[in-house]
Amino acid sequence: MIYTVTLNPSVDYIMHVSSFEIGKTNRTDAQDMVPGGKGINVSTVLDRFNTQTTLLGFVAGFTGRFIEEKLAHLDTKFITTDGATRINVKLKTGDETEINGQSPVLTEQDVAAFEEAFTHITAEDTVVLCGSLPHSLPKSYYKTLAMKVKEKGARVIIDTSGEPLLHALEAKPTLIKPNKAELEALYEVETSTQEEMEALAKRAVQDGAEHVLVSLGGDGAMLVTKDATYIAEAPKGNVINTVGAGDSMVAGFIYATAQDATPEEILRHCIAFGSATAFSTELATKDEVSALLPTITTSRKEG
Ligand SMILES: Nc1ncnc2c1ncn2[C@@H]1O[C@H](COP(=O)(O)OP(=O)(O)OP(=O)(O)O)[C@@H](O)[C@H]1O
Ligand SMILES: O=P(O)(O)OC[C@@]1(O)O[C@H](CO)[C@@H](O)[C@@H]1O
Repeated sequence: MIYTVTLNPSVDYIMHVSSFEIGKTNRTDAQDMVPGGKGINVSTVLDRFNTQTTLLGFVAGFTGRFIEEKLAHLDTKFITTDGATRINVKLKTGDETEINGQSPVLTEQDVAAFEEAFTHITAEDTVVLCGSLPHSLPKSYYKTLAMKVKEKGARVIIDTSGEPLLHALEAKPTLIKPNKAELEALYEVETSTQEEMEALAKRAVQDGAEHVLVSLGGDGAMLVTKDATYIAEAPKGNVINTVGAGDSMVAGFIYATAQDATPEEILRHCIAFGSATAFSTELATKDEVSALLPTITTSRKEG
């Protein structure tokens, strides 16, 4: 079983505004509302590849009900809390600007109800811990959850940033997926070359991650393991909406590893999943990924 955890889900309010001016009344050309949050996006993409997941996390209020309604086709086991799930604004003005809201406050009872699901994890399972932490939880909370998963002998994948990621590395996750800025922030180092970035990714491998997938937006991605570094460029295309591109890569990793793919094949899938999302109005579909896969090549560097 694959579990995705979204502790801080969202309704993503995507607003297309062709002429935007700060300090003025602006009007949209088009808008859309979709369930958001990184774990939810991973599950949505995997569902399109006939890969079943169970979705864990918290929902609240009218926005929480919207998320549950829209995800009725998936196996959601969210805990309902007081307050309202946040609305994250994704402003498309030619540039992409995001304003992400805050989580409702979680009580000890909410957290205990959520953690009950972790007692059912078995060694065959994969647990994907994604996104920001609600403020009411400690920065070490992903590490706490990751340790519970590892105690069961299951795999844990972590896509978060900053202090929560630093703590979580101690649980020796199968995969972390920082983007360039997140990897630099993790070690408080700026990089200006591919070699410097690779060195930081190797440091994350030494610190406990089995695979470090560094996503580089339009420049592609780098996959670093203890044995080698794999690099691939992203395909060129018309970028429409990159929200969830990183989450789609995580879905690509899970999908490819389930087929016992080589690291090169895994990276090709990660890029195809990510770029297919970047090139469409919403998350990647199977057809979009299949069209991109043959266009992606990888290179390998030892050590
Ligand atoms: N401009 C682009 N052109 C082609 N592919 C892109 C572009 N932007 C993103 N991608 C694809 O999506 C992947 C992930 O992108 P990115 O590094 O922006 O992730 P991220 O910062 O985690 O995104 P998010 O948090 O919005 O999910 C890239 O590795 C690439 O495959
Ligand atoms: O605020 P967080 O939890 O870091 O990120 C939340 C979020 O930006 O991530 C997804 C895209 O990756 C969106 O669906 C969602 O709005």
